[in-house]
Amino acid sequence: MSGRLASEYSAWKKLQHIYDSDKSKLILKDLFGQDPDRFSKFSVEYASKDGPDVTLLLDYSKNLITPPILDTLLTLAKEAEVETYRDKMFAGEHINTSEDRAVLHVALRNFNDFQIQEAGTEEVNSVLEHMKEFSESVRNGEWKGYTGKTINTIVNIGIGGSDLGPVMVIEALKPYSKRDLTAHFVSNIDGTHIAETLRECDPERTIFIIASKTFTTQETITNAETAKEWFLSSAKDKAHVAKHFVALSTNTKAVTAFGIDEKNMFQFWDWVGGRYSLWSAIGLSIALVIGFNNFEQLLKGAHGMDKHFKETPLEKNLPVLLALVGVWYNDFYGAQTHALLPYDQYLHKFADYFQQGDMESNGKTVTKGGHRVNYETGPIIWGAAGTNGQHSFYQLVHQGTKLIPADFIAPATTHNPIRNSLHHRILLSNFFAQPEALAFGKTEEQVRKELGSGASEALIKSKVFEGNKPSNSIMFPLLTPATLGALVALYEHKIFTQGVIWGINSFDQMGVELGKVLAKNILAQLEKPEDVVGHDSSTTGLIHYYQKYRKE
Ligand SMILES: O=P(O)(O)OC[C@H]1O[C@@H](O)[C@@H](O)[C@@H](O)[C@@H]1O
Repeated sequence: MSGRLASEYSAWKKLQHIYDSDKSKLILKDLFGQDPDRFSKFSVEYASKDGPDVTLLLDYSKNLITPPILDTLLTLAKEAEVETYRDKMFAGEHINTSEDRAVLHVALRNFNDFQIQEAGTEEVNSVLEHMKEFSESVRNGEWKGYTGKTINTIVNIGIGGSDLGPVMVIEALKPYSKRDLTAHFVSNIDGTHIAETLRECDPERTIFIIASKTFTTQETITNAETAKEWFLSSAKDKAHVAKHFVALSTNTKAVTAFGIDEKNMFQFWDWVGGRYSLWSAIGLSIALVIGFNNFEQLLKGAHGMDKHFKETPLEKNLPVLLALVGVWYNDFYGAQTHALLPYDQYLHKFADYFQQGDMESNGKTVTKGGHRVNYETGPIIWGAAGTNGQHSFYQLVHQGTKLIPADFIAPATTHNPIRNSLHHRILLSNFFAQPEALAFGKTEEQVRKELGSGASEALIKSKVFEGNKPSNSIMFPLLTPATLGALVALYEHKIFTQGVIWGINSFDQMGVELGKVLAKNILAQLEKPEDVVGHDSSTTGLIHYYQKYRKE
C-alpha cells in the first residue's frame, strides 16, 4: 500500500524468474512424491489465544509451490511492507488515502484489547449495548408493535455492504437462530423485491431496519420509502413509525429527515467500510436473529483472527499465506479467477459475500501513488456450496483450459448429524476427493487400462484428467459463531495483504460511482423520446425501445 508498483520489488522479479524457469517442474504429483512431509510443511493450525475456542486448519500443500517459492513470496510480503501497513491499519492511520480515512473494522470487535486512537472508537461499546438492549427486547417480546403485538418479522433494507454480510451470516448461523422470527432482506431497486417481501409481512408485527452507511443510496431510500408508505397505509398515524422503523447509519441528519427517531438509530463511523461493516450496527439483523450473545461470539472469533494476523510471523500467518499463494497464481500463472467452495450448505452465501469483499476492495487499476499497474490485481471471486457445484461447473475446473485456484472449506462435524451423520460423511468424502482429483488427475495410461483394447483414441483422451490444479483446504471442527467470525476475518486480512502487495487502496470504491451518475441523468430523460439526449446510438436506441412499451 506504499503505492509502489509490485513489479518493482526484487522478490517479484525473482518470482517471475522462478516461474519462467521452473514452471514445468512444478508438478504436484512429483512434489508430493519427493517429500513425504509435504502436508506438515505446508499446513498451519490456528488456535485462538483467548476468547472463545476456535481452531482452523489451513492445508496449502496442494499448491504449485516449493519451499524456495514460498520463501520468495514471504520476501515479497516483507518488501511490500505488509507488516508495517498492517500495523498502520491497527493503529488507526488513514490508510484509505483517497478518502483520508482510517480502516478500523478491527476496532468493532476489539473489546478494549488493542490500543486504537480514532474518534468514534470509544463509542463502539455503547452502540453494542444499544444493539443488545434492542435485540433482546424484540426477541423477548417486550418490544411491541403499534397494536400491542409482538414482532415476528424483520426486514433489512440495504444493499451491498449493508446487505450481503448480514444475509451471509444469518444463513451461516441458522442453527443458532430464533426460528419464530423471520428475517427478510430487500436490496434490489427492482420493485419485485420489496413487493414480494411485503406480501409476507404483517404491518402490526414487522420491524424495518433501514441499513445504509450514507443513507443516500437510491435503492435503499426508495425501498425504505415504499416500506413506510405500505406501513402507514395500515397504521395511519406517523407516530407509529417509531415502533417499526430503525436505522443503521453514519448519517444522523438524513435518518431524522426520513422520519426515524434518533433514539432508534444505531450509529457507526466513516472508518467502517461498507463491505467490512457486518461487525458494526449493520449487524443488527444478525443480533436479532441469533441473539446478542452469539453476535458477540462472532465478533470475538474475528478478534482472535485479528490478533493472529497482527502478532504471528508471516510464515505461520494464515491470511498472509492465503494471500501469497493467491498472488502466485494471479500474477505469475495468469489465473483470472478464484473459487470459494464451502462444503457446508450453511455457507451457501459465502462466495456471494466475498465477491463484494474481494472484488470491490481489490478491483483497481491504479496504485495509491496514481500509477497504472502493469500486473493483475484482484481476481474474480465466485463459487457455490459443495456438492452442488460438482454437478454444474466442476467439469470446467477439472478438464477446462483455465487454471482455477480454489479454496475448499468444510466443518469436521455437522449441526445436522441425521442418519448417524451419513450425509456428512458423504459430503466430506467429496470434500476430500475433489482437491485430490484436481491435484493428481488421471493419466492416459490409467484410462487405457480401464477401458481395455477397442476403446477409441478420442474416448481415451476425453477421460484423461491432467491434474496439477491447485487448491487450499480449510477445516474446522464445527461452524460456530466464533469460527465464522474467524473465517471471515481470515479472508478480510487476506484481501488486505494482497492489496498492500499490489500497492492499491483496498478501501475505496470509486468504480461504483460512474454508473450511478449516468443512471440519475437517464432517469430524468425516460419520460419522452425527445428528452433522450447526449447518448451514443446504442443507449439512445435502448431507451427508445423502452419508451415504446412503457405503460405508466
Ligand atoms: O450503506 P450504503 O451507504 O447504502 O452503501 C451501500 C453500498 O453502496 C455501493 O455503491 C458500494 O459503495 C458499497 O460499498 C456499499 O456497501
